[in-house]
Amino acid sequence: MSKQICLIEDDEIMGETLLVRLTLEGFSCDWYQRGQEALAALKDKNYNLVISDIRLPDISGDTLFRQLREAHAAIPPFIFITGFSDIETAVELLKLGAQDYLTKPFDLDALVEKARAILGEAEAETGVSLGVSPAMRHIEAMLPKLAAGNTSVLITGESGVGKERVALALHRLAHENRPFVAVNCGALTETLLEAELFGYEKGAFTGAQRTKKGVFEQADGGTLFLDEIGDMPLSMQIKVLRSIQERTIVRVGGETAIPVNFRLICATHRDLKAMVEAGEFREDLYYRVTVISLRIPPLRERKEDILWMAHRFLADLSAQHDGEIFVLQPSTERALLDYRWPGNIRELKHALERACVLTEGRALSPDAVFERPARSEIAASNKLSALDDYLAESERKYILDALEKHNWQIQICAAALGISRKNLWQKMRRLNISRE
Ligand SMILES: Nc1ncnc2c1ncn2[C@@H]1O[C@H](COP(=O)(O)OP(=O)(O)OP(=O)(O)O)[C@@H](O)[C@H]1O
Repeated sequence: MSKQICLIEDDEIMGETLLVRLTLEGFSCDWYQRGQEALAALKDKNYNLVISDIRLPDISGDTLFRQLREAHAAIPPFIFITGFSDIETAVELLKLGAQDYLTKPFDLDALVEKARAILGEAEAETGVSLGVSPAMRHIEAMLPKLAAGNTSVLITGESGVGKERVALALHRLAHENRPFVAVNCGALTETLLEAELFGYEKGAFTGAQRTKKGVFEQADGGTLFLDEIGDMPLSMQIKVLRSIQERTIVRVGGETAIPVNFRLICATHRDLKAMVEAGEFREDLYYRVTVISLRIPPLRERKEDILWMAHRFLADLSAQHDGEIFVLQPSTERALLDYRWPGNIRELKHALERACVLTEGRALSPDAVFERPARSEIAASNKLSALDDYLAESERKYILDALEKHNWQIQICAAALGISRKNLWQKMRRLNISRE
């Protein structure tokens, strides 16, 4: 059954836009324009999430929230929509237990991401949660099909994009209670790698005081994850190929062929095809391991996942910090979206972990998240041509002047500029315009 959302918004255009979008996203949504009506409905119906404006014609969103809290022990999670002047109220509401807030003008995608993150929607579909971007949803949708077979899978992508995470998700779908054994082929010397992969018999070499099973044997019945397979020396590649083909291994110093049975998942950040052409990777092994190939795009190519992921990490971090609820300032959200994330999800996770430890308040500022200001990075990475630069700056200035002139009233300003509200919001976001 779809999740039930209670939407409280008095503005016709905004309410209707949100209703249409949330319904399109598959939520079941009831829209109320007055606080009292919503309060009555909330007492009667079990909603999974409330999205509420703070300013309403009768009782305000915060009064509604406080009344509900006083009357009920358990209330649904709340996301508040606030104008710039209500941010303090929104922060107060977070202290009282509201889940999150968004300041106008906001991006509809951001709201949907927040809603999905809070409702744990992505997990509901496949039991794993890799992201909300079309690319990651596509991968998620493929996993159950891949889990049903026993084909080798190669996962490619830059460092930190979540390759091991995807491997683990596939493993869980296929063999929930069987072993998942991972080995990083790039981290070991050739001799150590051989012992790690195939194990050894007692006395095989100095220091081999007892027989040890290698990862091929340890993964029996489950999944063997060969990470950074592109870094495996050529001499080892032939031994690995033989084991995969024959489904047997011989321990170092041993003679007996031991049968092994596992699903093979490999990962690499390198271009294996180019390595084959350069003679650095065996062609026969290449075809063996790339029966199915999944490319995980870098985070900068799936920006929808940035805030979704950030909110998940913040929820975990909040739980680790005695329930202190961390949120992102609107300017921090923008900075996260603008940054290129060369270290991908790992970098995002570490940046937020550091920010939660070092920050004074609960609303994380851009400076808390980025060690150095993100702006210079953005400028360096997105270097525009001189003409583009000039046009963007002129457009920015023109829109800023119009906003000032119309007292930041989006609807009036959009009408004066001859564009839609949505278009104006998009431009404001692209050109980094906010009232702060
Ligand atoms: N969907 C996700 N949800 C939450 N955390 C994630 C997700 N994907 C990745 N991470 C986290 O990001 C970090 C990097 O993920 P992972 O190790 O899977 O990346 P990788 O591509 O295998 O990296 P490397 O190439 O460096 O081995 C880990 O801390 C992991 O827990």
